[in-house]
Amino acid sequence: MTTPFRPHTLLVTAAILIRKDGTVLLAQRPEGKTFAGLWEFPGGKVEVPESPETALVRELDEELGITVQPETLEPFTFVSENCATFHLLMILYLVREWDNEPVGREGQALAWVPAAELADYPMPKADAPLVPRIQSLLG
Ligand SMILES: Nc1nc2c([nH]c(=O)n2[C@H]2C[C@H](O)[C@@H](COP(=O)(O)OP(=O)(O)OP(=O)(O)O)O2)c(=O)[nH]1
Ligand SMILES: [Mg+2]
Repeated sequence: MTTPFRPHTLLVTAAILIRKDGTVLLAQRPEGKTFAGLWEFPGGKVEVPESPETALVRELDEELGITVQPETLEPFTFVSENCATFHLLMILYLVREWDNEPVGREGQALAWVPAAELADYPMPKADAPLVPRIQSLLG
């Protein structure tokens, strides 16, 4: 008898960076990573022994070169999605304050996108429910 395949749950944190003009930051996943070429919210895996907030502050520095104070992270929502080889649990925070101008420190393209245009950017399937939620948040 074969054991049913049970993917492990991968805990990921990601940020919806909102600029004062109401645009939102998307990053294009680099070649060689899962979902390469698709647009995502910057962030990454929570590593032991990090908290989700500590992990997100670290990822935003590594990926974008920005500093964010953990207490300014605003919990927004989460997605829970089966991604074949793993089960993704991604928690999302709104981020409205940071220092520096974000740059793609891993060579990834960045785009500041008006909420109404988010659907024009192909994203991993887990992100689909986020688009209408962000649009209703930002009007
Ligand atoms: N950051 C982020 N990851 C997403 C999104 N949507 C989505 O399915 N994912 C998946 C892709 C990856 O399997 C996982 C996050 O991994 P990641 O590649 O960002 O992790 P990481 O920054 O720690 O990078 P690495 O250590 O693997 O190089 O979550 C999203 O909007 N943002
Ligand atoms: Mg990442």
